[in-house]
Amino acid sequence: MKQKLSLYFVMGSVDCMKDPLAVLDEAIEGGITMFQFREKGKGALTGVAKYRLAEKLFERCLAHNIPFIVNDDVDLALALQADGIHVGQEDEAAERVRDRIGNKYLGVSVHNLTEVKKALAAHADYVGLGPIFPTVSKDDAKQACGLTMIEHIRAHEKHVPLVAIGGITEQTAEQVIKAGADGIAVISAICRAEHICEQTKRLYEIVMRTKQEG
Ligand SMILES: Nc1nc(C(F)(F)F)ncc1COP(=O)(O)OP(=O)(O)O
Ligand SMILES: [Mg+2]
Repeated sequence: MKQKLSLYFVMGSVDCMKDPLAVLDEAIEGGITMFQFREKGKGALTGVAKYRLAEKLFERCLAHNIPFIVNDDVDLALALQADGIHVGQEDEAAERVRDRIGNKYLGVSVHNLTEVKKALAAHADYVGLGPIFPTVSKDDAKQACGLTMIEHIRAHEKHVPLVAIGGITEQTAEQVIKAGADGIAVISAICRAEHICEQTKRLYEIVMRTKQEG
């Protein structure tokens, strides 16, 4: 799990400046290790259009053996036979989601140590901690918790697979891993890059080098 969390690309059509399939193809070429389909916000696709895009993105991930995770929508995850689902504190309760999805990956958003312990009690496979820094990708994001929350959680839960999210860039990725995250989750750092493949490669190299340094 920890290896898969290294460079976790989160995306929906709303985040893309061009065809989401082209964006994902370039990000896969650049070395992402996990993908989350997060179709929400102003102008997000719904219904059949959302399903069709998810299907095509999933095909790309399958072809490259990259875990495909669906955000929020458990029904969609089950209908697609996705590799997993990611839910937040306001989504369907993690315990209930675990019952519905069997042994697929279950990710839970957390903002503090209490929520980490609750997620582990619900048999989550990983936690997504954030926003670490202010984010442009989530209009109802909570206050940024900073690197100290990563350090605090890691000090109390040494082994929990933890990916950090929220405003993480090429400039801050190293300190996020050094603080104790097993990986970084990014939306705009990849979606808004001039050259998506090259940007992804740089993020990948920073994360893997910093993880190896221990
Ligand atoms: N989508 C997410 N992915 C992660 C990841 F694990 F990838 F780091 N962490 C946190 C979130 C936030 O999840 P949530 O709080 O439900 O808000 P939203 O549904 O708007 O994303
Ligand atoms: Mg959610």
